[in-house]
Amino acid sequence: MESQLADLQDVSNKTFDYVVVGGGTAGCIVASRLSEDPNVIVAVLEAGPSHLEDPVILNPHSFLKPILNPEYDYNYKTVPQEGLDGQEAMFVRGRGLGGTSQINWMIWTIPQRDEIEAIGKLGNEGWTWENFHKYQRKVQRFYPPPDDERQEYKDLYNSETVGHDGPVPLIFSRDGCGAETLWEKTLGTYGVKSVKTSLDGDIKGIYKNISNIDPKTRERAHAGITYLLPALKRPNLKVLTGASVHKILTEGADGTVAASGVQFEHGGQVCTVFVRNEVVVCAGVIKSPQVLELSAIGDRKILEPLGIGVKIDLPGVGANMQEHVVMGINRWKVKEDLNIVTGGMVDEPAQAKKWSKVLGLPHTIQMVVNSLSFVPIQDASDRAELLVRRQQEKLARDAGAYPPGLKAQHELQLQMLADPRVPDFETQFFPFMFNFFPNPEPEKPYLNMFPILGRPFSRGTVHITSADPKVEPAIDPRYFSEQIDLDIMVDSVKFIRKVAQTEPFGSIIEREELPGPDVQTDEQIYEYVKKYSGSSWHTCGSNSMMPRDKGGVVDAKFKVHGTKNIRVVDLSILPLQTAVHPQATVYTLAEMACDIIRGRS
Ligand SMILES: Cc1cc2nc3c(=O)[nH]c(=O)nc-3n(C[C@H](O)[C@H](O)[C@H](O)COP(=O)(O)OP(=O)(O)OC[C@H]3O[C@@H](n4cnc5c(N)ncnc54)[C@H](O)[C@@H]3O)c2cc1C
Repeated sequence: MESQLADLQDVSNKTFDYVVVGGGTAGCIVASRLSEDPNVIVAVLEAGPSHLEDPVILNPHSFLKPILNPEYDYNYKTVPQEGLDGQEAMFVRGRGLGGTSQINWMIWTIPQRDEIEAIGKLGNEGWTWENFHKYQRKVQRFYPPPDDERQEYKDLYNSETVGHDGPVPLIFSRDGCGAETLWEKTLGTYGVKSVKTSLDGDIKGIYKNISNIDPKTRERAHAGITYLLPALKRPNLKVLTGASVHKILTEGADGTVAASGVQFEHGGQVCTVFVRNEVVVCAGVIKSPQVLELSAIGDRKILEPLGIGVKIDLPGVGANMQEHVVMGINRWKVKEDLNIVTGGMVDEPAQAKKWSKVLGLPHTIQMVVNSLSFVPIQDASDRAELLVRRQQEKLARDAGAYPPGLKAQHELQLQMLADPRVPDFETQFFPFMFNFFPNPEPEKPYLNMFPILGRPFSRGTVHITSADPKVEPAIDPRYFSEQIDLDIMVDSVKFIRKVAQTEPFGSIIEREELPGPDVQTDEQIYEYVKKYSGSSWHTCGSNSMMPRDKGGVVDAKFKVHGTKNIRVVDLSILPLQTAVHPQATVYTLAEMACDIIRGRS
């Protein structure tokens, strides 16, 4: 595989029809689809290494290993967050062919149909549920569970509506720790029932996770493997790793700015590649705004003080950033001798083998995330109406001070918040520990539940602080800068706590470890949430797709406003956060973009 990658001389000073900046999740899809046409030549510049044959990446069960390891993770930090008591949050991002899909947790979730329609209502033609679903199906190669398990799963997918021929294999994550069914039954008593077809756009409820794992090899099927690898042998595709893009070289003025090439660094050498048709920026939510800003496309107020002469004054670049805040952590010590087997108990291969035997499993026990639920606040909080009303009043009062476009976004978010069909937060069931939280007693059973805020009202920024491309941009998500985000998180923690004390789940709990007995009053829970929250790394919006007068950066055809041939295709274009995990959305939007670029849409 490595031998199929390009050398510097294959790319430097050469001219390509398309230059793709970043070989991450979206970049691999763009490279693969554009190079299907043998009449065009495509170059990909990826800053990281390849990792295409790396077992740490390919083994789904080593999915926590790349985190904080600089070989795989950029390991950024946010600026100190007032909403988190002044703490900096860790900010994980993958590097390599496949980008963050190389190191993510392989959860495959599709947004609520209302969320996709809301993106259309912001002025983006093509963002209808039907169109989105059509492209999502193009990505999917859904494998029904094996015959002996099909009865258990028969109501959880619809063979007619899932895709069967796409590049990404999808399977149910079948192994559980033994406690998920109890959690599911208990949540059901609060109105959160099993979701029948989680890939069909109605996500309220609890469901067994679907993962992008190849059932034949049992390996992670990330974008580098599923899209890029089969295309690598094409003579019209050149993929250069270790190539960090500095900026796009442009000609012309606002309205007619045209890319003529891309400047990048490789092995300490600054080089240029030229482009005939288009530059497609796929460097992700942090680096795509950086590449635009270094190319003199961005907010005049940010660029001029750094000595960058502005080509397109586009204040939306690096603004409107939205993040799923995650609260780590609700944690319980589970009663022993119930055959509930959690991550810490099977960390050692010998232990994993032992437990597989005890439980009569045909394979070694595996611990991945396999139970998700998406919950509307109406099911979880007795002050849901009050929260909606307060936010409506705030919007009516302060709207004049909002940046362009934000009022329209908040109105759409409020409609969804008030709708009991549309979930507002997630509870993620973790049958294992993280190495960045203290593990109190090794080899004992612990369960964790993470609440994740679905559609934050807070908005953050990511901007360069220097004209030097080696200086990392300042990431400021401004967590909890809108009080309602904190209120929803607090209510979700209280909800999870209440469910955990309810039968039948309650009977397996020995004690609550976190937040713990000292955190009881509302005031204490608010403080706890601020201390223990952080990023779930689902960040979007920093190059939002919206009309220019609404503060948008790209139009509905993914083209940067004011340019003739520069597009952004990655999660940074999503103008409104959706409540689900975003990788499936990235695959979908990249497929949509490729058809537009190829004139097929
Ligand atoms: C730890 C973790 C777990 C996650 N788990 C899930 C999950 O289970 N399910 C889910 O749906 N989502 C998950 N996500 C989120 C999801 O994986 C990402 O949102 C998605 O992969 C982002 O895709 P992207 O194409 O926008 O960016 P990326 O995949 O990050 O791609 C950006 C690429 O650009 C490259 N690049 C950056 N700057 C430059 C430059 N200057 N020059 C050249 N190349 C550059 C990078 O190296 C990278 O390869 C997770 C994220 C993290 C961090």
